[in-house]
This record gives sequence, structure tokens and C-alpha cells, in this order.
Amino acid sequence: MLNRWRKARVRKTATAARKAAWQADPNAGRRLASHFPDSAWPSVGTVVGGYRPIRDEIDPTPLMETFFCEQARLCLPCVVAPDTPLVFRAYEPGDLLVRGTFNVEEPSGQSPECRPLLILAPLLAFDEAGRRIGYGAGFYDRTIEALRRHHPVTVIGLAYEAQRVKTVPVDRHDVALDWIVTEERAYRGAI
Ligand SMILES: Nc1nc2c(c(=O)[nH]1)N(C=O)[C@@H](CNc1ccc(C(=O)N[C@@H](CCC(=O)O)C(=O)O)cc1)CN2
Ligand SMILES: Nc1ncnc2c1ncn2[C@@H]1O[C@H](COP(=O)(O)OP(=O)(O)OP(=O)(O)O)[C@@H](O)[C@H]1O
Repeated sequence: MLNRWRKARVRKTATAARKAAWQADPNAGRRLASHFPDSAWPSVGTVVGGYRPIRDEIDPTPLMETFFCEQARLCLPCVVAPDTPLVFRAYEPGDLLVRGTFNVEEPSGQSPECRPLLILAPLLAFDEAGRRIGYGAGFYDRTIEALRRHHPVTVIGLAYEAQRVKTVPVDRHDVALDWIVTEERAYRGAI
């Protein structure tokens, strides 16, 4: 219960910090590729789960396009139902998308389902240990847990430097990030 209150407080501060960072530099996403860790860089054919930015999330599009040019396969998350893992569906830059739940752009139901090996996760706040906080629906935690039952998955949070906090409150279900990449640098999270 105390953690719920703590998380709400962190969300509030981080929402304001992210908004200010986006307003100051909406194109910061262009700098993500130069800090992306070599060890996590996708090989030819690696399935990468990205996202379509909403509100003032850092824009992963330039990074995803770089991966696509290097022949990674891309996919995007689709909300199926509350309290249920997200489903990733194949996507190529330029594909027509539909508006899903929460007004996020998603591939249509005709697009084949994928199981990403590398996930680029949006977030509200992170800390240096790789802890992440999102909008509070638990979608990414559930999805990563479900995917990891099949194969190892590397999860990289993308954020503005301004979204870093000293410590993110954690619950048992929270999945730690392997790395966080910002417009300025990368942080090695869960080891
Ligand atoms: N760009 C992006 N895509 C994403 C996510 C995300 O965080 N960012 N998701 C991450 O899970 C999933 C979609 N889930 C989402 C969950 C909540 C909200 C959201 O805006 N929540 C509102 C409250 C909405 C309401 O209750 O009506 C909020 O936080 O203000 C957005 C997306 C999959 N795709
Ligand atoms: N693997 C899981 N299994 C069952 N419930 C889960 C799981 N992961 C998260 N939840 C539930 O989801 C709710 C939201 O979790 P939390 O506050 O950590 O969300 P978040 O990490 O901010 O959201 P998101 O992952 O969507 O960005 C919690 O009530 C939690 O109990």
C-alpha cells in the first residue's frame, strides 16, 4: 500500500520532468542510437519490439529505423485486454497502423504475431539499478514475464535523462531493465 503511494508520487514528478524534457528537445530520440550498447545491438533477423510514442515519450522511431535498415525485424505491442500480456505484431516503417486501446497506434489484427528477443520499453521513471515505472497498468511486467517463459528477452528502457530518479519503488512483480538508454548515455541495469 505504501509502495502504491510512493509509485504515484514518482509518476507525478516524472510526468512533469518528461514533459519539460520533450518540450525542450522533441527530437532527442535521434541521439539514442549513438548510446545504444553494442552488446545488445540486434543481429540480422533479430525480432525487436519497439513502440509508437505517445504524449511526450522519447521517440524511438530513428532507432527502430536504424535497426530495420540493418535487417532486424520490427514489431509493435498491441493491447489485448486489461491485466493481460501485450501481443506483439510485425511492423515495417510506413505500414498502416490502427488506433488501439488508450489511442496508441498498433498493427492491425491481420499482422502476424511475433515474440521479440529485444524489447524497447517506454517508461515514466527509471533508476540506475534498472528499475522502471510505467503508467501503472502492469502491461510490460506481465508481457516480459510471459515471453521469458519461452526464451531469454533483453529489455532496454528508453527515456530522457530527466526521467531518472534516485530510487524507483519496487514490488515483487516488477521486472528490472537490462539497460536504460537516454539521449545522453546508457545505464547498465539488471545484471
Ligand atoms: N508508446 C507506448 N505504447 C504502449 C505503451 C506505452 O506505455 N507507451 N504501453 C504500456 O503499457 C501499452 C499500452 N498501455 C497503455 C496504458 C496506459 C496508458 C495511459 O495513457 N494511461 C493513462 C490513464 C488512462 C485511463 O485510465 O484512461 C495515464 O497514465 O494517464 C497508455 C498506454 C502498449 N503500448
Ligand atoms: N507479472 C504480473 N502478474 C500479475 N500481476 C502483475 C504482474 N505485473 C504487474 N502486475 C500488476 O499490475 C499492476 C500495475 O503494476 P505497476 O504499478 O508495477 O505498473 P507499471 O510497471 O507502472 O506499468 P507498466 O508495466 O504497464 O508500464 C499491479 O497491480 C500489479 O499487481
